[in-house]
Amino acid sequence: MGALPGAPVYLGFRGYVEGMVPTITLNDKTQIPQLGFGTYLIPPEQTAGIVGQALQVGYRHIDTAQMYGNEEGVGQAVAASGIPREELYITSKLANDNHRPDDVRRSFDETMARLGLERLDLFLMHWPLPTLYDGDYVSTWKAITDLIADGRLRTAGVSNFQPDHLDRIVAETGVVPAVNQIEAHPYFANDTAREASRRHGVAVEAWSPLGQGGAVLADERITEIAAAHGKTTSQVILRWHIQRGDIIFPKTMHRERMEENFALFDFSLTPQEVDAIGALDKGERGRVGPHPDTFDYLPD
Ligand SMILES: NC(=O)C1=CN([C@@H]2O[C@H](COP(=O)(O)OP(=O)(O)OC[C@H]3O[C@@H](n4cnc5c(N)ncnc54)[C@H](OP(=O)(O)O)[C@@H]3O)[C@@H](O)[C@H]2O)C=CC1
Ligand SMILES: O=C(O)C(=O)[C@@H](O)[C@H](O)C(=O)CO
Repeated sequence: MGALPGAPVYLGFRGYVEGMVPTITLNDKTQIPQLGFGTYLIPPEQTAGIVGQALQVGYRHIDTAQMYGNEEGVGQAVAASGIPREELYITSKLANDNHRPDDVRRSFDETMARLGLERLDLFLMHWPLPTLYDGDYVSTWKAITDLIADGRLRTAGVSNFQPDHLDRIVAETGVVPAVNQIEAHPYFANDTAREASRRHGVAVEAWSPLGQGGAVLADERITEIAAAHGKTTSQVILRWHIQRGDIIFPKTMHRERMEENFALFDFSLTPQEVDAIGALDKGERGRVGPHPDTFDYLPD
């Protein structure tokens, strides 16, 4: 397997040698690798090849979604890899047009068929869609959590949930999500949603951890910090997320960047450097994605 030069051998997410990908224990006592691989905008026909390379590099946690149209390619890469299933952590997400409880169950079955898996590690409500479905994301949440009872889903979570969305599902169902996958990167720390998640004991997954490869990669302060460590700005940003305790899955189509983004565990930022990167937060101006209170996209 294509281990990084000089990197310790990766043993799979239930067994690491020191220095490799840490795991986070979720509120349902399951474990998730803190670093994974994202697949948004990876074209379906290229997904098996790209995800296959990520698995060769050492990634064991893959983030996909019904709306990405590439679950089948993820499943093909997993099958072709020969990696034991228990060493992999696979996440998918409910599409915005599948919020009705019957559609949750039907589309979950379809996801499992596309992935070719017997069991999914994590399934998320992709967006709360508070302006659609009469604002009823609570029944959707209940239907997702019901999937655990039939043994094919291990962990249920949400994505893009604002504090009031989290408060509501917990109050009305008593079931706390294990994770909340939200936009977060140095220019948009998203501390409001992050702190609400932490208050409920919900682990934070930071999506677009590199700000979708935008201006933050050329930020002057991050460039200085990267030079001090002999690392790239991408590595410094990803390491910042790791030290904040968030779960991340940067996406790339390029093998050399897969390797770069995986080499995060042979250096540490100082507390002052972590704070300096945190100070780059631009608040709402820093968002690169849609606002969860108003996002109402439905796939064709
Ligand atoms: N729940 C949700 O609503 C959302 C979830 N996500 C999830 O989070 C994942 C990550 O977020 P994503 O939006 O993809 O954005 P990222 O922050 O991961 O950035 C990806 C972009 O950065 C570039 N890039 C990656 N690594 C490097 C590097 N080392 N140096 C320079 N450029 C680099 C990539 O280019 P290239 O590919 O050409 O290398 C790509 O353009 C997604 O893939 C998806 O799984 C994302 C958005 C929303
Ligand atoms: O990537 C995702 O997971 C997303 O939900 C978003 O990118 C979203 O689909 C979007 O921004 C569409 O404009």
